[in-house]
Amino acid sequence: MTTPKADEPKALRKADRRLLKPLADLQASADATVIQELWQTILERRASRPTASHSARLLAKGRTRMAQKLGEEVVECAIAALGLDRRETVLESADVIYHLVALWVDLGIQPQEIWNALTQRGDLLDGLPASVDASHHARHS
Ligand SMILES: N=c1c2ncn([C@@H]3O[C@H](COP(=O)(O)OP(=O)(O)OP(=O)(O)O)[C@@H](O)[C@H]3O)c2ncn1[C@@H]1O[C@H](COP(=O)(O)O)[C@@H](O)[C@H]1O
Repeated sequence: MTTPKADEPKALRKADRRLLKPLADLQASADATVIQELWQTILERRASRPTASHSARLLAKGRTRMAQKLGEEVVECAIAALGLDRRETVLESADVIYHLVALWVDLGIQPQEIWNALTQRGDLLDGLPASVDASHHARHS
């Protein structure tokens, strides 16, 4: 991962601008609505258990198998990323998110709890001196 230059900690770096550019062409919303709706759909599938539902079958396998599946998808995503396969990384990322959201449903976790955790983390970092901020990023990158 490239380290942001010291004089532009918050500015959009060139690589990030390149990443964001294709978003203008996408149909899906660029906010968390798609994840919220996925969570809601999986929750409904758990209750109604349609035979054709992948989610209903996944949840029926139990938490251990679900956690295992999430781990497998994460590894597949990492392998795609290391192979610089951009398209495969996108597809595997979607699989990771799907299996992660299914696990939230199983554990009774609402997406809002994750958004809160992420927001609080950001607020925390905003309040830290730049040197502490940089060491945090170094530890987590
Ligand atoms: N977003 C997803 C989604 N992402 C991934 N997957 C499934 O997860 C699978 C990826 O894992 P695998 O290939 O290992 O699947 P598998 O062959 O079932 O593997 P095993 O569990 O048998 O090991 C894909 O083949 C998909 O079937 C998904 N299945 C459903 N959704 C969405 O979930 C919602 C509810 O779908 P249903 O529950 O199918 O009605 C809908 O909005 C769907 O679009």
